Amino acid sequence: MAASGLGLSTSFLPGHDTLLRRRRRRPAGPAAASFRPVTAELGGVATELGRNLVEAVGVGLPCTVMQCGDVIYRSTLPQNDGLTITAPGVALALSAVSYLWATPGVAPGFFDMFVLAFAERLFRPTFRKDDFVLGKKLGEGAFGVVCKASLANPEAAEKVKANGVMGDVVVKKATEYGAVEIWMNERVRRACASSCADFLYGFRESKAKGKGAEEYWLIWRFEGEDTLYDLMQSKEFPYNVETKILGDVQDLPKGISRENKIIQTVMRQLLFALDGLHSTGIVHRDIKPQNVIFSEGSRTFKIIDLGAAADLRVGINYIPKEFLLDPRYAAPEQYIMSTQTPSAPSVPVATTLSPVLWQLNLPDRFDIYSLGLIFLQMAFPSLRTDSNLIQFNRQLKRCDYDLEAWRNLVEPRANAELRRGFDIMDLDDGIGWELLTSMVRYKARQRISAKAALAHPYFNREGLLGLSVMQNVQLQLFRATQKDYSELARWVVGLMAKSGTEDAGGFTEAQLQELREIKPKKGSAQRNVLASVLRVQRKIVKTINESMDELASQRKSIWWSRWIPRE
Ligand SMILES: Nc1ncnc2c1ncn2[C@@H]1O[C@H](COP(=O)(O)OP(=O)(O)OP(=O)(O)O)[C@@H](O)[C@H]1O
Repeated sequence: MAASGLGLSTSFLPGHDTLLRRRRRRPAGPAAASFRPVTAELGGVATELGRNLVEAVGVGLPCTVMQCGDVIYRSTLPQNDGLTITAPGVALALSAVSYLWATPGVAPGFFDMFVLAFAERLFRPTFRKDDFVLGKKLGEGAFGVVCKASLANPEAAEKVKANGVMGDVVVKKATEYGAVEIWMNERVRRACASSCADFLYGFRESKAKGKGAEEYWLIWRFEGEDTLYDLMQSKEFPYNVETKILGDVQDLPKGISRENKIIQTVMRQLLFALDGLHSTGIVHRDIKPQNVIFSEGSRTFKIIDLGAAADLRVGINYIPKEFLLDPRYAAPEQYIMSTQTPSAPSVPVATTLSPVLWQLNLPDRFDIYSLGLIFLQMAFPSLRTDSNLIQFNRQLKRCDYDLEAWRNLVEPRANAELRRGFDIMDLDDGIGWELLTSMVRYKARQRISAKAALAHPYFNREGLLGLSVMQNVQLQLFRATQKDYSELARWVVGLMAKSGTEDAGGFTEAQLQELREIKPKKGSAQRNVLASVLRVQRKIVKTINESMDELASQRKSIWWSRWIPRE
């Protein structure tokens, strides 16, 4: 047989004989038809033997089928190591990584949620109601009651000790809002434990059916007796804080310089705590002296009461509840997110879009405004009472939230207390006043972030005079970044608009609106570019808002509360 004649020449290929035998048995069909052109090429060798030979060649002659030349040629080329690095590839990978790590942090968020949270569950000790003996009531709000508690048995004491906590604890029995607070506290414990009071455990109380609403129990270390509010109510403030923070009294005469140093330390600690929260995508939304506790153990101020907080990574508690906001300390925008993104998107969408939404709205600046008011209260004793703070808020509103304008209004007729406040702020060439005014501003976008505030020269020991050339450059850069670039964008668009029609002296606002609607027109390139830019901008905002609304309108369960353990 012809094929057997080829057996020798093709047998160097592994498995080739087997293939050949299979080919020989193959019935004529569509596949066989595909060999016919090859048959024709052989120039009329149409005998059975010839066809068999050609069929065998189709299968068997390796260089015809496999293009050995190619193989040999390629084998002479340098070996490919598998991964080819190109400039666009690197740029793309870098942008993806930066997006995933940008605040509030999609990638670390996933890791936290799906790895750390579960791992923690496996190793942390759990508690039950019976482990605690409730004692003195520390506070009571619309959402629950807070008590100091001791441990009921040695086992419970051991478990608490395993968490590094000795002595008493604080127990909060909360309504359904407790679920949010447990979530936030657990997130904080994993991401920035030192920002808030040490959280030990949270669980849902198991209740017999029909015995009222479910209750959540939250357990913290008892950090200390005093909140910043309690300390500020004393006539001794800020000296009563000095001993607490530093352990001993500074060797300095009493006066504004010394007071400024103490206030600086408190501000640094609070900004540090806020920066921790914001870096992990959490906005507190209820920053006030009552929610700042002094931790005797670490000698620092820590934040408490995360019941109104929002987790922007996954959209938890994203819908702002007005009644949760304390009007005395709330920023003028009231809502941390713009009203254009009114409610929480689904988790995957919230997670994917969170860096974009964060940059669009800068929700962290809500807390910065509240902290700015605390800064003001620490420097100006007369603003420490509720009634005076409310009056200040009214005055500031009348001044369009411009602190400079407020100063011009009250300074000429300032009493000694108010004057002293301005003197503290004016130390070191007014660097404190500059930081304060960059925190208390009407527009969230113009307010400084916690991280930038920590790098502000106010916290430099020598003040402005002690700044090196580089630090001065940094300060100028900082001041430049404080500008409102939305104004700049508007100015650029305005300029484009104005240059649109030279003879008519630019477009009017009505014409601009028209431009947003119109279709491109022949022969007016500049006008069409402007129209396209405006249309694309409008389309992006519209698409984001629509997708948000659509997703938000679907019923959202508090899916994550399933992870909160039952008692
Ligand atoms: N970890 C803690 N250590 C010591 N005291 C604490 C701790 N947590 C809370 N407290 C005290 O309990 C009080 C109430 O706590 P918290 O603000 O969390 O409760 P709340 O029900 O939200 O109260 P409110 O509605 O008044 O804000 C605080 O003012 C503080 O005095």
